[in-house]
Amino acid sequence: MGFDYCFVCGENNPHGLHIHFERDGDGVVGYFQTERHHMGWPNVQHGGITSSLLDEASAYVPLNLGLVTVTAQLNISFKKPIRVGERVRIEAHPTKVSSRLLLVEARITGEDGEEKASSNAKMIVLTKAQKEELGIGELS
Ligand SMILES: CCCCC/C=C\C/C=C\C/C=C\C/C=C\CCCC(=O)SCCNC(=O)CCNC(=O)[C@H](O)C(C)(C)COP(=O)(O)OP(=O)(O)OC[C@H]1O[C@@H](n2cnc3c(N)ncnc32)[C@H](O)[C@@H]1OP(=O)(O)O
Repeated sequence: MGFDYCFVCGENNPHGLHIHFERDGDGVVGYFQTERHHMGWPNVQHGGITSSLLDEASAYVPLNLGLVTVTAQLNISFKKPIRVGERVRIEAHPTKVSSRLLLVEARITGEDGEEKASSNAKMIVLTKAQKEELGIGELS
């Protein structure tokens, strides 16, 4: 079981969200359509799913730069409900990049451009030893 089982982006995870992120300059962008099984309150996407979308986009920013990180901190503002059936855009970009730490801003918008949620993440670049401990090899 490898990267293809990631809950958000893994192609082979039958319970996953199957989101594909593309490069967009030094940032990334992806899209997601909420379904009924992603609900918390009736017809509203669960906040944990919203958090996962922001977290994942924040992790793809360093991946885009060839850096493997984990999320150390994620501060989220939930601004508007995301309704079941809605297609949202998730985007993220770095605001600071160093050899050990990246600061990443991410946001989710609806089809009309309305901001649904935003976040600030602290992503820590893993050392070789930390990658080995987590069993993360070369990225394909
Ligand atoms: C678009 C194209 C891209 C191409 C893509 C290619 C391939 C794709 C392939 C695969 C993709 C697959 C999957 C995507 C993967 C993941 C997505 C989700 C990401 C996550 O969801 S990942 C899980 C949740 N995440 C954790 O499971 C972390 C648990 N945790 C730890 O593993 C340690 O805690 C660690 C390593 C974080 C730190 O440990 P450490 O010992 O190395 O750090 P150390 O003490 O040296 O601190 C160094 C500096 O970080 C600051 N710092 C540390 N910890 C902090 C904290 N918690 N809050 C705030 N600041 C913190 C210190 O304050 C200091 O800052 P300063 O230097 O400024 O003082």
